[in-house]
Amino acid sequence: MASGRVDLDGNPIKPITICMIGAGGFIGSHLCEKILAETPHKVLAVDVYSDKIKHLLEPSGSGSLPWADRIQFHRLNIKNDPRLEGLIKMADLIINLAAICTPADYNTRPLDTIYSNFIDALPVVKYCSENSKRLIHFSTCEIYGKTIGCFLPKDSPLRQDPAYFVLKEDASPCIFGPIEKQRWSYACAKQLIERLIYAEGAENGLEFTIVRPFNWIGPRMDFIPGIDGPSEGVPRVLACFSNNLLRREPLKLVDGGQSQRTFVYIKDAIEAVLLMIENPARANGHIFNVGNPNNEVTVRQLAEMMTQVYSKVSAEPPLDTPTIDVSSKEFYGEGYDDSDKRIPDMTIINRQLGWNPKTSLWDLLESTLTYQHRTYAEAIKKAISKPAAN
Ligand SMILES: NC(=O)c1ccc[n+]([C@@H]2O[C@H](COP(=O)([O-])OP(=O)(O)OC[C@H]3O[C@@H](n4cnc5c(N)ncnc54)[C@H](O)[C@@H]3O)[C@@H](O)[C@H]2O)c1
Ligand SMILES: O=c1ccn([C@@H]2O[C@H](COP(=O)(O)OP(=O)(O)O[C@H]3OC[C@@H](O)[C@H](O)[C@H]3O)[C@@H](O)[C@H]2O)c(=O)[nH]1
Repeated sequence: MASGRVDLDGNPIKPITICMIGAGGFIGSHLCEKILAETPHKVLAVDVYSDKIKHLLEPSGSGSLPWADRIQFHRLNIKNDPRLEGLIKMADLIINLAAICTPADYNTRPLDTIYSNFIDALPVVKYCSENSKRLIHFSTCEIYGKTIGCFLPKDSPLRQDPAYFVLKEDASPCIFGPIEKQRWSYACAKQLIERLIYAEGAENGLEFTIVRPFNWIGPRMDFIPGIDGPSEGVPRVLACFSNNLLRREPLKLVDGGQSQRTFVYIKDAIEAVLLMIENPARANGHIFNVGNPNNEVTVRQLAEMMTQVYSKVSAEPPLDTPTIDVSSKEFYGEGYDDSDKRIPDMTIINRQLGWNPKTSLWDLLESTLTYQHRTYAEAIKKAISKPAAN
């Protein structure tokens, strides 16, 4: 497994220690799994939660896990814990995933959103710069905001021209709505931390890579309200729609479900991150879009496809009315706004790392919804039957 591994230029890969902040989240859990199963690297996993990586920390039966000596979990909040700097000093590479990153929070908890995505990330950047540590920082495709094309007249033929909607790391502008549309608090905070990291690179020689994920989805994403998260919580769309399907409720389409997204399978995206980890000479100083331009759908089409796939994996027929429309004000509250369309340009990641996504939207939904059904269907049935029994 570990021996004989080489990078993209044929050089042997040396084992390193990675301090992964936010390791207990959706992306972190998949990245930990991949690193432990397929590489010789060590992980200092930092998070306030560990539920999603419990299977990597504790053996389910007797005996120990094969990677037991290569992962340590440090339960800490990077907001206010003096241990952070020491952990960064112990590592060769720091990966920062920690963030508030669910749209329902951006307009309702803008202060927490800005603090989490900018202020709390500052010491991480500072300690990396001061200690000459390499940093891979997770930003977002939301940095791009809206497309130029969406400001053209509805019937303009230029709307079909990729120059008006394909998002390029080194050329596209960042277009956010007005301040009262607090949705953009997240994108704006992420933009400023990107600029700070870039400036640390330019002025102080920080070795950095910035990742802009375009809607990575798969098992363990967010939570199912009332089962492993708050009943009133609003997760990202995959978990919202999964929750509706599991409870046999119509899927809620915000403002008609006209926004478009490209979805990439988490396992494909993690391959890209591993290439960045193990090919520093090719990844340093770059900002990478990581998405799947071939998996574009409107949110309405996503709802229809998830309904079909879920019916297949659960063997339950779809509802007669599988979707309902809801206004964004009703669903998210005041200050919500939306990205209209998100197609990643793949030139830079292709050129630097030769990475391409593989999994179709149908296939990734099939494996993800199989997981959702297996993980939650029984718990939902129990939760639904409880009030009736009381
Ligand atoms: N999933 C996506 O498609 C996507 C898209 C764009 C950007 N991103 C970015 O990728 C990163 C990871 O996203 P994710 O989907 O895994 O989200 P997630 O919410 O599942 O994971 C984030 C993790 O960070 C931890 N965390 C937050 N604040 C912390 C703090 N102060 N101290 C310690 N731990 C803290 C959380 O507990 C959580 O486990 C985020 O920066 C997010 O903005 C993700
Ligand atoms: O139940 C729902 C949930 C969501 N939606 C819509 O589905 C679309 C996607 O919503 P998501 O919750 O997945 O979040 P978005 O794609 O808007 O933003 C995400 O993008 C990248 C990351 O930085 C973050 O994880 C998040 O900001 C939006 O248009 C939203 O309005 C619904 O129509 N119904």
